[in-house]
Amino acid sequence: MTEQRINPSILSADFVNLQAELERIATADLVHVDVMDNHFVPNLTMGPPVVERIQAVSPIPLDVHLMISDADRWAPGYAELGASSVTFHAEATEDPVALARRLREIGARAGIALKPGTEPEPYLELLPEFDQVLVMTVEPGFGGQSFMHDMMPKLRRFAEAKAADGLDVWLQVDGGISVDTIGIAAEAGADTFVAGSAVYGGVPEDRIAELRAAAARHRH
Ligand SMILES: O=C(CO)[C@@H](O)[C@H](O)COP(=O)(O)O
Repeated sequence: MTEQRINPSILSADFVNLQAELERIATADLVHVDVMDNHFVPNLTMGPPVVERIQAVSPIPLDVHLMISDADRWAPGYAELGASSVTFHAEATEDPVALARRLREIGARAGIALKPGTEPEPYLELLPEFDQVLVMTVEPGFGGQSFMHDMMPKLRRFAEAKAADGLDVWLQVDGGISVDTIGIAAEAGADTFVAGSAVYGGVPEDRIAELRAAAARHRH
C-alpha cells in the first residue's frame, strides 16, 4: 500500500515561538517550510538564515517549498543547509531538469510545484527527474484558503504517469487540506499532504492523527 505523509505547514504557526511550534508537530513526517519572497507571491516569510535555524532545531526533516522567483539561483542553498526536500516552482525556473539534478547532487530530494493555472505537460514526461511533485490546491501565497477541487484531474494525470512507469515519486498537495478534503486528494492519487490551518487550528498532535486516519481511509 502507498505510504502517506502528513507535512504541517509552519505558515500557520506562531513565528515568534517557532522552536516550540516545531516541537508540537513532532509526530508528523516532515515540516513544510514556506519560503516566500513578496515577488513570486504577494507575501513574505523567511530566507536562508531562518530556515537554517529551523533545520538546526526541528525534530523532523524539512520539506522546503520555495515560492520565490529565480529558483535557479536560490534553491541549491536550501539543499546545502540540509533540507530533506527542496521544491521549486515550475514557473520560476529556466531549466527544471538542471535544477532538480543539482538539488539531487547536493543530497536533497528534488521537488517541482505547479500553480493552479500551470498545465501538467511537459512535466509528466519529466517525472523521473523529480522525487516529488507538488500540485497546488490553492493559489500560492497564503494559508487558510479553500481547497480547489478542480485540481484533481491534474493530480490524477500525475498519478497515472507515475503508475504507468512504476515511479517512486511522491505526489504532494498543498492548500485547503483538512479532514474533509484530504480523502478527496488521496483518492486522486496524492500521498503527501501539506496542512497549515488544519493542524495549527487545534491541538497539532490530535489534528495530525485525524488527518492521517482520514487519508488512510482513501489510501490506494
Ligand atoms: O503554500 C502554502 C500557501 O501558499 C501553504 O503551505 C499553506 O500554508 C497551506 O495552508 P492551509 O491551506 O493548509 O491553511
